Amino acid sequence: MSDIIHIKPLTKEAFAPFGEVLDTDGTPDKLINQGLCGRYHDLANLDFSGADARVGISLFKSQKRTLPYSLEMVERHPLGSQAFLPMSQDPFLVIVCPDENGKPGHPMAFLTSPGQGINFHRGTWHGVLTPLSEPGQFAVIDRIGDGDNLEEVWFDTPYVIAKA
Ligand SMILES: NC(=O)N[C@@H](O)C(=O)O
Ligand code: NI
Repeated sequence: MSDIIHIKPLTKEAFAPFGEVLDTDGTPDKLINQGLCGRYHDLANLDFSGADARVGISLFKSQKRTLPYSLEMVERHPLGSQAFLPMSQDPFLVIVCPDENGKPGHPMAFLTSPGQGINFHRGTWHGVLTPLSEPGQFAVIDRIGDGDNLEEVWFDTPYVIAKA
């Protein structure tokens, strides 16, 4: 039986080694549209490589998961970053692992605050999109292009992801 991973609140600091947290906390970088709109500018490090690679926006509509959640697999995208931007105010689960010599280390689980999005850096080990509410609709910004941009590791024994 693998460890139980307790979910922590997502913070920019804790997530920094893995990617960026996107939110509209605090003062916007710029007021636009006659002062009626705050622009929170250039929040994520979008990074894509490989011939003919380009950035794309896709929509994901995912079934929700329930807690405790059985984490059977993590993946990474060696050729590009991947951003999950929720199209609702529902918090969702974000799971990452440090890299240990090309393999995923011990998983960490975070719960987003309402409206927060995330961007995984290229090569970050992560759990797949994991909504906890439906309709589980997200805008996903990631790499479109040829080449193998998906590496999966299936755990011999799933980890249990649970509320703290
Ligand atoms: N496969 C796919 O497009 N999505 C995954 O990369 C994911 O992280 O959900
Ligand atoms: Ni992914």
